[in-house]
Amino acid sequence: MSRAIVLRDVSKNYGGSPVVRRVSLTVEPGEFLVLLGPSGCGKSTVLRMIAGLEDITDGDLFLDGEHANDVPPRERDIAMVFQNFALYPSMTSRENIGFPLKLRDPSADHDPQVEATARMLAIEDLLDRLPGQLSGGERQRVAMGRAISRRPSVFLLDEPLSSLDAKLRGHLRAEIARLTAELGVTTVYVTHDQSEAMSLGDRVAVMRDGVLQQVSPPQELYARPANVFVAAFVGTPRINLLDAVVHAPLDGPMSLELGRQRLVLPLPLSVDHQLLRIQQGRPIIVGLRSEAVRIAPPSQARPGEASLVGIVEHVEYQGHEVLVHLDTGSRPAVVADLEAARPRAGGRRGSGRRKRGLGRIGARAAVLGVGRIRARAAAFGGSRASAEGLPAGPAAEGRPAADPAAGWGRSGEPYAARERRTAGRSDLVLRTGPHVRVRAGAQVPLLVDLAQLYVFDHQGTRICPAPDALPGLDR
Ligand SMILES: Nc1ncnc2c1ncn2[C@@H]1O[C@H](COP(=O)(O)OP(=O)(O)OP(=O)(O)O)[C@@H](O)[C@H]1O
Repeated sequence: MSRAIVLRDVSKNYGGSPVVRRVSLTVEPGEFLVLLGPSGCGKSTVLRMIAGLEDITDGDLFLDGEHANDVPPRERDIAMVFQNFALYPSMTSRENIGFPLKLRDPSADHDPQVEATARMLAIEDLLDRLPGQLSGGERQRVAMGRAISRRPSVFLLDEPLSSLDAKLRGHLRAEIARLTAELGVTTVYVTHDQSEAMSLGDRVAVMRDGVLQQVSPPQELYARPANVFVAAFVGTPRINLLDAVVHAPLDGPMSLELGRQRLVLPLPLSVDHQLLRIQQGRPIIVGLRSEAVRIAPPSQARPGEASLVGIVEHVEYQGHEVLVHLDTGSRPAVVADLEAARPRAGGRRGSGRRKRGLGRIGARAAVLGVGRIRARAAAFGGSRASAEGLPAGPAAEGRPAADPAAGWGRSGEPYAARERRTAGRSDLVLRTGPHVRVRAGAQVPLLVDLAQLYVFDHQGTRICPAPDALPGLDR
């Protein structure tokens, strides 16, 4: 049996500080829902409130339609597995897995059920070993066995794989997917790892700073992120996010100004692109996934593609594909909470409580030398490069300038001054086939597929493609 879980406007405060803010969420019976977000955003707290291990400060929890805020944990028929799930060290795997069954009925023979559970997890050979004789992955499997042996109706997993190495993680990930599907049990899985979330979840709920940002199937999360935070949190390599300004003259083509270059929007303007006109002069963020840009001259442009040029900074061969890091003279947008949220290369995160904040950006920052900036600006046809970097000065053409010292705050916050990442010169990463031959330092022509253009407004909300709910929009 599996159960429905409903959270309605659920909040949690610790000592007066809110850590979960009015979360409303429905998990259908048998569904696999992943809670995804950076360290410290409140994912585990939500899970612990469902399990009954934390009181709910405000709002309601329903299990199968019944109000459950005050139902004691042991009466919820919920099993939970943590990152470092403790097994009883003096009990064999068989005894550990059978322990919850024994608690329920001390006199019955639980061996058949323990062995059936062990078969599901392929750990029959480990049943007579003590935890000290098991590897980390084997221990975690026994821990899962202990959690599922009594066939709970809800399975809660809190980063169960994060202490394991990458290969084992991938393997156990597939096993968890198979196991929960086989059991048909409602599962809520917490992780900060977007690839884990995207590969496991029927739906993924993205949280930031205690607030639910979006709940969608993985494909939709990737294709139609509700805001710039979600766009940047899902997908590898991370979406390219560039500060931009809409340029919409009455007598010429509409374009998006990206530093010293412009993306000219193709005519006839699509409905989504027409709607950008109202952003004229306002700072926006342009989002381009790495697959939206290719290396090719303007003569090869397909309908809907716009040209840019870039200088190759770095080429990353990945076997089946190549990531080309480019400097296009634009300004990467900084999204608060993201830098600490997703280690870019293989790093393991520590406790969110220790690692929150944007301090690392400042620590990494290094300002480009003015001479080098001038040289680069010249490559893009610019002549007025300043120590600020490469962006064009829109104010010089009578338009309000994007605040060069500003970053993008949490949704609802205005355009707030933040530390700016300046360490890397590359502002755009594109993904291409393994046979491309480009060298660092070369200037290359680029074509951008504007059907894959994302635009986010000054509060980080996606405005292109326009939200489906836009009233009166004939799409
Ligand atoms: N018992 C507690 N007392 C006070 N503050 C707490 C307590 N438990 C959690 N917090 C705080 O609540 C916030 C959310 O914590 P939570 O563990 O839910 O985040 P998380 O998204 O699961 O992060 P992580 O992945 O790092 O565990 C954090 O700022 C944390 O410091």
